[in-house]
Parts: sequence; structure tokens; C-alpha cells
Amino acid sequence: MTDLLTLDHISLSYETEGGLVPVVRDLSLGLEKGAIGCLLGASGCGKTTVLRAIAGFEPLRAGRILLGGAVLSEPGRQVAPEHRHVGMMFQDYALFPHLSVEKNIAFGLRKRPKAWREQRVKELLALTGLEGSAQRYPHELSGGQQQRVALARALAPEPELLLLDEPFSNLDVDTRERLAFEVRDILKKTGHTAILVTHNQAEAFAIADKIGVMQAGTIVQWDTPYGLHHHPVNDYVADFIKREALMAQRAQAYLRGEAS
Ligand SMILES: Nc1ncnc2c1ncn2[C@@H]1O[C@H](COP(=O)(O)OP(=O)(O)OP(=O)(O)O)[C@@H](O)[C@H]1O
Repeated sequence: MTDLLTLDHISLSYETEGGLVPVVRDLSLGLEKGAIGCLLGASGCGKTTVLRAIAGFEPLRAGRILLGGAVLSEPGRQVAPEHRHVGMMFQDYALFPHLSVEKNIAFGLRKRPKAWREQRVKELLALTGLEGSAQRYPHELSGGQQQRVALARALAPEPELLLLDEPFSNLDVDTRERLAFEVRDILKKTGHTAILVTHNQAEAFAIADKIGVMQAGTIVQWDTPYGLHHHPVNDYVADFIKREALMAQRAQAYLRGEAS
């Protein structure tokens, strides 16, 4: 199967007062349509920078980003973020506090016909289990419910690719795990392709089909959760994975339907 998203040897740097600082180095990955990928790594390794580059907010120093075979970014050329068909969901929800759940979800659909918009919002409320909360306001919802609204809003315009930056990190541990499984179920139901960024291994194993273990601006191994566990390419990956192995095994068992 051909990949929907391709990062082809991308490199990124930030301009600082001290000069150009390389942050992402020669990073490549391919993600099939309908798959959920995850960038996993310690703070500062460059995960968010990669996501921002896919969204179109950071220019590339080298390499190319392709979506559905079309080049989105290469040095000196960028498709504008609003023309990429890429949706985003971030850790701080970024919901509009003065709009109801229903209106938050419909926010990106203003240019669509009214009947289509109403039908789409209804579908998304059902998909995210928020039917009873359509008229409520963000401050009246729990953190987990707010994140489900944020997911519904990101999915509403039918993006080709969804980017999730540490979407669960503001939630307590129990909610975070439950929501990770719920989000996976929702994305699988709708067939969306997504890339998630996290430093939390349990979250990565709960949600992802493919995980990229990052170290100092590059991917050390891009593999299935099974592959990372059983065939780590070096000691760094092996140690990194071992640290939360118990949690990861639980998540895998859940996904195989062997645990509740
Ligand atoms: N606008 C910027 N200007 C200069 N340096 C930056 C900028 N944004 C990020 N950096 C640096 O680039 C590196 C990678 O940052 P990035 O946010 O991509 O890491 P991350 O892996 O997502 O970290 P975290 O898990 O803490 O969010 C860090 O060293 C960071 O300090």
C-alpha cells in the first residue's frame, strides 16, 4: 500500500541570536492511509517541530513532505497551512469559551451549506458520545469531554490527516488512558490517518499502529509496537521501551481484546 504521508529526509533549524540551531535531522517516515502514527521521545527531541512542519508552520532546510503524493513542503516552497487539508488538536483544547459544544464543532464549517453542516455536527456529536452536551459550554465539561469536542472540531472539515500534539497531557492518568483508547476507536471507525506526538509511552502504545522513537532530532526506529518491543534496533530503543514495558503490554492486550 502506498503511504498517504511521507516525510522524506527532512531537516529543520531555528534561527536564534546565537545563529542557526539544527533541531530535526534527516528524518524520514511513511504512514499509510487510515494508520495512526506516533512520535515518541523525551522533551526537546523535536517532536512538536516535526508536527509544525507537517502543518505548514515551519520551513524545511532539506527534504520534502508529501501528502497523497503532492509536495506540501520543500526548501523554499510551502503550501499554506489552510490549504493542506490537515486538522490539528492540541493539549490545551483551544475551544472557544463563548460558543456551545455544537458551535465549537461547526466553527470550521462556515463556508459549507447549512444542511450539510447540521448533519456533520450531528454525526460528530454521536461519534464522540457528546449528543447530550450539544448546548453546553466548554467550562461546563470535564477535561476528557473538552478533548472530545476538540477532536470532533478537528475532524469536522474532513481533513486528510489529523495532527495531535500531546492531546492528553492535561488530563489525569486514568482519563488520559481511557481517552487514548477512545480516540483510537473513533479514528479507526472513521478511517482517519493521524500523527500523534507524546513523551508518554503508554499513550503511544495505546493508540498507535506505528511508533517513531526519537532521539536528538531524528527517528531512531519507526516500527510497530510489536517490532519495537521484540526487535529494538539498538540499546537506546531497548532501554526506552523497557522503562514502561508493563503499561505497554497492558495496552496491547486491550487492543487485542484480551483485557478490559
Ligand atoms: N521557536 C523556537 N526557536 C528556537 N528554538 C526552538 C523553538 N521552538 C523549539 N525550539 C527548540 O527546538 C528543540 C525541539 O523543540 P520541540 O518543541 O520540537 O521538542 P519536543 O520534543 O516537542 O519537546 P516537548 O516534549 O517538551 O514539547 C528544543 O531544544 C527547543 O528548545
